Amino acid sequence: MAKQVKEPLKEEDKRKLNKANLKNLASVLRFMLPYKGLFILGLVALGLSTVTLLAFPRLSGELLDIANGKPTYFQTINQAAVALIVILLIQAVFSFIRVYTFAIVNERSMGSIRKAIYEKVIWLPLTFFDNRRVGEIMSRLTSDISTLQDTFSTTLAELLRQILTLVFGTAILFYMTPKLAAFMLLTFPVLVISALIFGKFIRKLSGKTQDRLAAANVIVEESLQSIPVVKAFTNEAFETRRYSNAIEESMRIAIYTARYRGFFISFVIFVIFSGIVAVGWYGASLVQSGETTTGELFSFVLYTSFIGFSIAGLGDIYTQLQRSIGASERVLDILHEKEEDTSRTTAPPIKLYGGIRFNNVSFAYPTRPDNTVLSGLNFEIRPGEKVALIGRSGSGKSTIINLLLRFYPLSEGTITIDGQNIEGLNLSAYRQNLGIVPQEVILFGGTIRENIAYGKPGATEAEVREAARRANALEFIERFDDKFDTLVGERGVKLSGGQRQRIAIARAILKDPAILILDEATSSLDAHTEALVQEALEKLMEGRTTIIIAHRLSTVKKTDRIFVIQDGALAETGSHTELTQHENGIYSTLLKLQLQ
Ligand SMILES: Nc1ncnc2c1ncn2[C@@H]1O[C@H](COP(=O)(O)OP(=O)(O)OP(=O)(O)O)[C@@H](O)[C@H]1O
Repeated sequence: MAKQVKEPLKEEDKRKLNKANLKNLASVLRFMLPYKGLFILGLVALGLSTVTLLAFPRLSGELLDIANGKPTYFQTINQAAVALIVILLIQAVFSFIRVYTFAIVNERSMGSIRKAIYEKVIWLPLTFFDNRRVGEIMSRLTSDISTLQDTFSTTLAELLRQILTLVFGTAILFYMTPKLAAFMLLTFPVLVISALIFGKFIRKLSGKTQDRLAAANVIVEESLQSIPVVKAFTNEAFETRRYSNAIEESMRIAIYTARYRGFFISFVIFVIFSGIVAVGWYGASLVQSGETTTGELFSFVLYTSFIGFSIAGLGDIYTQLQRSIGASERVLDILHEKEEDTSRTTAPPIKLYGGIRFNNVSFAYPTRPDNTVLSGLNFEIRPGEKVALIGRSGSGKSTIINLLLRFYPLSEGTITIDGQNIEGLNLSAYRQNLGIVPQEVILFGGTIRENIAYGKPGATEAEVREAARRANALEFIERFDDKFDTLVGERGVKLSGGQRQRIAIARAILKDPAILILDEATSSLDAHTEALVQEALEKLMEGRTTIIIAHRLSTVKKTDRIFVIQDGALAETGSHTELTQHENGIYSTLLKLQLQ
């Protein structure tokens, strides 16, 4: 917790500790329910260790009183010292139980939240990801959970400990030295509250300085990241001026803040110590008049410092609670997201043959509802047919694939496969029938074997090997020292583009889908690798309905039909030979401009 409380709370993290917000925090607490027994044990240990420790100041005072010949509970110094050690030992045992049980509860429940969020997120539809950056989701899983973890492991325990110290400590003071306690109660709270208010004002000012500094840092980041642009426009002097203005401003605010900070620090030192002098003066006069013993005065000072630390700690706890309410809100937002309807239910496999029909399909992405990408698109692909999608960049080719994969709901129209509306089919069972070889193949950071088997989890060694062979990948895999156990590196960086493509083909072969989607790579490979990849792809396409987003003439020529997409609709269809006969047709034009 210590590292967290030092940072000022960001404006967006500030939350009121009202009923609704605390309810949010409590509903995250439900992840702790399975461990409530342990948690209660921890709480009891915490309570006992706090209360036990509260005997410490009194017994320390007792030491002095015995020395002065005014014992209350014990006769000798030795007895009192032994009692003190026993108290400390008991306290140590309770503390251990508290820390250990809280850690177990905390780690387990936070682990459950992490797993729940990840499981939730991975099942969410693509629309969710269109609206959020990956970094944002990552921070839900990392920093927000850490904040909650801090709260549940430390803050709640601290809160309880400090409240107990405050209540019991004050009660003991009033029982032991009522006059002195009353005198202190009249002075200290006033001092503490005024220091708190002043402190808040100073923190606000420091926050402003930080903001200014952050703004100045943005200038550094922006300009250094686009250094070629700065130089090309000869704007070095301009950027220097911009940065120096920003720094001047942050310096001005920092110095302005320093004036108040200086005043604050001297105020706190003066006022707090004056308070101590006042109480000390009154305490000493009580000792002088024989109303209080030296030991009681000593105990009083110790109790007061315990209570003082508790009050000071409450401010940090408040900040941390605000922070964790923000975190719990964001975590709950994700946990309450609507999932894809049928995705998680298990359903018997569906066997499709791959006769695809788009009936009057219109579509706009949910994030940009005004931008109609497809409007009234109609086409039919027979089972086993190979079709190339051609069109200018942004014409909607990938969108057609996205809709076929049911990544987004249609705005209008239907897509049927073998006569069945795809929206009526169980999502997972349906997607089992589709295989995709993407343009940019990104592998997972495991072994080659794991990456191929991704197409069919649980595939046998022989199946993986056969898929690799048919994908023309076996030859290069065998050349690696570790063969199928070769690690591909994060995102597959240790393999070349052509090798990654063949792994992706092997993966698709293993999946054995009825419908195959190929997003042809735009980057070209060397002639030999290209031939190997092409050959593997042809084997993969055999007997499957294939839709290719094609970028090469050689690929397009081999397909049965070409669909030219323009303005979200089908502009031309036909084979390469048919379409090239229209001299001024869209295909002929594209052919001249793009494909060759
Ligand atoms: N996730 C998305 N959210 C919002 N709009 C999108 C999204 N993906 C694509 N679009 C928009 O939909 C239109 C069609 O894009 P699409 O990716 O289907 O084109 P494309 O023909 O595949 O292009 P390219 O050949 O450049 O890949 C574009 O105007 C694009 O800006």
